[in-house]
Amino acid sequence: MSQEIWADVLGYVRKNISEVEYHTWFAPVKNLGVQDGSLVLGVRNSFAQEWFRKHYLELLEDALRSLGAQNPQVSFQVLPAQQDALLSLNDPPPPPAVVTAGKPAPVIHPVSTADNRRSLNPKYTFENFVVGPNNNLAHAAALAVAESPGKAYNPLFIYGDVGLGKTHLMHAVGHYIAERFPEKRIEYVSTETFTNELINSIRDDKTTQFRNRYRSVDLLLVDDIQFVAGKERTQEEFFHTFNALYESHKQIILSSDRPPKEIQTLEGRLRSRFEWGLITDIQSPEFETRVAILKMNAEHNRISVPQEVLELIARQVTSNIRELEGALMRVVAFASLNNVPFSRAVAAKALSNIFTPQEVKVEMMDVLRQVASHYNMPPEVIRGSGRVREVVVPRQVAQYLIRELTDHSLPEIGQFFGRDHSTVMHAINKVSEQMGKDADVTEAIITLRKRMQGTEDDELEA
Ligand SMILES: Nc1ncnc2c1ncn2[C@@H]1O[C@H](COP(=O)(O)OP(=O)(O)OP(=O)(O)O)[C@@H](O)[C@H]1O
Repeated sequence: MSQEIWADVLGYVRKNISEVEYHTWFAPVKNLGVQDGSLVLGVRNSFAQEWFRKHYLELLEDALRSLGAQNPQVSFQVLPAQQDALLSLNDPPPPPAVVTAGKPAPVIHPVSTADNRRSLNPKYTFENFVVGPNNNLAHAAALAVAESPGKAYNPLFIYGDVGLGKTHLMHAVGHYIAERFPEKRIEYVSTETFTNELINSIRDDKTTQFRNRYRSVDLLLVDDIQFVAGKERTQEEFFHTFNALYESHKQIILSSDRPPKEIQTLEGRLRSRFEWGLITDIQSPEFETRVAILKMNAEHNRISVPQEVLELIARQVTSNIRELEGALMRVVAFASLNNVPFSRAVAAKALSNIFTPQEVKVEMMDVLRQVASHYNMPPEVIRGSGRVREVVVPRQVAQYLIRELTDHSLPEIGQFFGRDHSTVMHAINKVSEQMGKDADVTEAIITLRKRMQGTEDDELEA
């Protein structure tokens, strides 16, 4: 994960200094990780060390601050000569990085050794794809295509909003086919690249090479096909590429942010071809799927993050998986740069620049669980029909807090407890009356409210 922190720091630095300075000073730096909250950077010699201390320390601290470090610390170590030599031979400067907002700049992914998957991201495999109700149809279709390319559905058209896994699924098919049929030619291209290459080939009088290249592949993956809209020459060229591949039973997979019929100014003959195979969509993931994706991500990066922290993040970011992963990265960076353990409070703090505390979403079941653990009794008992005081008080407290911390209406809360809304209203009035008078109830409400708003830990307040 410290690689990601470093990538973000470099992204920040690069925006604030000239390209020449960046390449002279920052490209050769080796990230040695985060130790005791300090980012340790390996530099070539003591001159560079001095130079960094004098000229770039503040900039680096600002970069860390932008990632949430409250007391940013950077230290430098002179690399042993051999490591330095190895570094310059083997380690190209890390890719320009990617800070939080919006769609990140394209990251240069490590090149796979297998020749036929040069353009595939090694992370985007079926094993790394979490299947949920939002994407199970697209996943099943992609798997069917991977198993019988050119036969199952051709073309496969996957559409959905930004950052929901369309590219990931396309690449997964590519990896699967590459593994089983190493001789097959696989080409992944964004519509933008396809268009640019076409323009260049026309300019350089190399259209024949361009055509041969795209018409001789076994699997063609084209991302963001909605961008062909309005580009007549690209549509024309793509039409012929499509026909050539289709007729020779080569598989085509297309992704788009909308279904073919909603792509404006798309020629009818292309639209109908896009509809020949199977059109499938990916929706925003549900809460459970989001938590599972975060869990897989944390495991992938070999970091252990408590379930409740994953749940808090999953509640904050609901629609875009790229942002979901970015939020996890932010929490991890924040915890390691401030040298504190992962907790709900730390996570809420790390995300507070992006989400104001009021936006911390709490669900009915969370409140019930927290109340149950406070009173040391099972949640089902609180929701059950028992009428003894030991159960009635926690039930009223839970109903009061749900009303305060969630957007649910009285009838919805009533339904959750198997009661009607007037019972809930009575519970809320009762607790309101007891606030400030009954010490136990007051203490319970204050403690639980703090815990659920993510402010119970004051380890970062000092
Ligand atoms: N179901 C999933 N399981 C695990 N990771 C996922 C899943 N869906 C998406 N991701 C991850 O989310 C990130 C964004 O996915 P991807 O780039 O495939 O989205 P996209 O739909 O192609 O977005 P865009 O429209 O911006 O191109 C990637 O890092 C990807 O690995």
